[in-house]
Amino acid sequence: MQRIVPCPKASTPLRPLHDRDASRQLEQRLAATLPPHTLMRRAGLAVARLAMAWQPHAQRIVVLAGGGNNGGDGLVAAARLAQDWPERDVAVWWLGDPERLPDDARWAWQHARAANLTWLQAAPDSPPDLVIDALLGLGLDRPVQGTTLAALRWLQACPAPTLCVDLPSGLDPNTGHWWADTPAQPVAARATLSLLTLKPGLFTGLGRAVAGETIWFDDLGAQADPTTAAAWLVTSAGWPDAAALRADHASHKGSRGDVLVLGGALPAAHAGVGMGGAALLAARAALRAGAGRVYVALVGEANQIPPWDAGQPALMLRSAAAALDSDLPERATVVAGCGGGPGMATLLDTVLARSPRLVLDADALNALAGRTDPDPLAQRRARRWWTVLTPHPLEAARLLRTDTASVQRDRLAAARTLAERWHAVVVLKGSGSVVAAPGLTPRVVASGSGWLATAGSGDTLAGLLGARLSALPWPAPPEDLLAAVADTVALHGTLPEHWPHRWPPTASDLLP
Ligand SMILES: NC(=O)C1=CN([C@@H]2O[C@H](COP(=O)(O)OP(=O)(O)OC[C@H]3O[C@@H](n4cnc5c(N)ncnc54)[C@H](OP(=O)(O)O)[C@@H]3O)[C@@H](O)[C@H]2O)[C@@H](O)CC1
Ligand SMILES: Nc1ncnc2c1ncn2[C@@H]1O[C@H](COP(=O)(O)OP(=O)(O)O)[C@@H](O)[C@H]1O
Repeated sequence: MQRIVPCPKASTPLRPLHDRDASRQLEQRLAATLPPHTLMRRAGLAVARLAMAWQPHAQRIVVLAGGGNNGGDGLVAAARLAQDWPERDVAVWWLGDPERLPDDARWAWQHARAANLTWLQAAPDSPPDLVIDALLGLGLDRPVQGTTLAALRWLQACPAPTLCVDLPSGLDPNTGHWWADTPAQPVAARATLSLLTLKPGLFTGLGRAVAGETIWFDDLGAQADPTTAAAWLVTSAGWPDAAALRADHASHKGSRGDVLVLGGALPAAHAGVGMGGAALLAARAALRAGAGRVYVALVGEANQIPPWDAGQPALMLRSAAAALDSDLPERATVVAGCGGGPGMATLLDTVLARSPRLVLDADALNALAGRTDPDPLAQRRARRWWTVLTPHPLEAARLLRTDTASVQRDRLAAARTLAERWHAVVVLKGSGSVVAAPGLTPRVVASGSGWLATAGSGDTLAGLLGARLSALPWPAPPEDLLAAVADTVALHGTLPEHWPHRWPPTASDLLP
């Protein structure tokens, strides 16, 4: 059994994520070679052990079990807890129908009936010390209904610590969609033990909100085939390597890569609304991450450009017009859009045509979404130039001509479609950012938390990506570009972890 999140320091950087079909195929293949009920026996044992390791003092334990094999895992765990810890009071609230049980679950039910368990017909009168959630798992693919929904409502509102078996009940294994008409966020502490495979839905969409702070994984002794993975989970970041930069005695600022941040509309250029801070946040992040020289091109007239950034005087400020009148668009990695406002629409063509390394964020994405020509990035693809798009769900919806709910409903599919549509590496931001590139298996980033839900944290990410691309050897195979982008998103997700105060960080706290 391994902890997946919070990610241990020496963790495997990439893990395969298998969806419902791939998990079921693996289960069937194994079941054909193992003695009957082996996987369920192992699953129940793993759940019982983790339950007692996590809540060793729990006296009253309630196992909420559904009528499928997820419930079967719960019943085996209940019997095991009663056997190994006979002084505990283990009760089962089972919603199954003896006439309609799958084979494994029938065996588990019979096994549990022979154990020293209390059988409940309804929710317990008072909250127990621990709940084991084995109501719904891999089988859920439609809205939860009937008595199962009533039980799920109780579970979501129950103040007892809860260990979820395989998946939190109500969560879609493939997408992280929440299938129930009840709040997704539980009121109590939670942990989830994923069995046999790790599922993508645990890490994106509502997965992290529902699964609890800790996600564990037990492969039940099986090795899932990585070629059938729906995505790869990125659990740690390997960049920047500050020690390697220090040891690079032969380097100079010109060898470290240049970044040009193009954005930050000044109030006079944008109807009195200033967004210069967005460009400065991106530029500061790029500089902090090791870019040799960072230029900031603000959207406004030359006489409106501030002479310097007092917080980071090493940044070189100029107007967008001055920057475009130089060789910076060709020479530097261009990060376009951060706070750029509607003015980005007129600047977009220039960077698309001139900048081989390009990150498009915020207003540059809105400008792209507003284009009516069929394929504005086709030429870039033909030249094998790098384009990275970093939409949040609303920007992604604009690029896909759909709505935010549809994007969030299946984030992996949305990111894959965007990557194919725009011939670009796409970072679909939000909880469980998805990084996709045409023809490659996408990556889901495990780092990140609600502390990133603050204005400007996306600008910081755009700047980090600029620095990363400027440090990447050119040309690079598409796999390397995808890996570098995902690694940078993973790094961004870890930034709040270093924040020591009791109040949450602001975007400028992340990279001062
Ligand atoms: N494959 C693996 O990796 C391994 C799988 N294992 C375990 O098996 C689990 C998968 O078991 P599964 O296939 O039996 O599905 P499961 O989640 O119990 O759901 C079916 C039950 O839920 C019910 N139900 C469904 N939807 C509903 C709704 N909307 N609203 C209400 N009810 C609904 C459905 O009712 P029915 O549709 O029959 O009326 C049926 O009773 C998996 O998560 C893991 O724990 C491990 O033991 C070994 C490795
Ligand atoms: N709840 C969350 N969990 C994980 N990451 C988050 C969460 N909320 C925001 N983020 C991350 O913070 C960043 C926000 O980006 P964005 O919405 O573009 O902000 P802004 O435009 O203000 O800079 C993205 O990288 C996103 O993935």
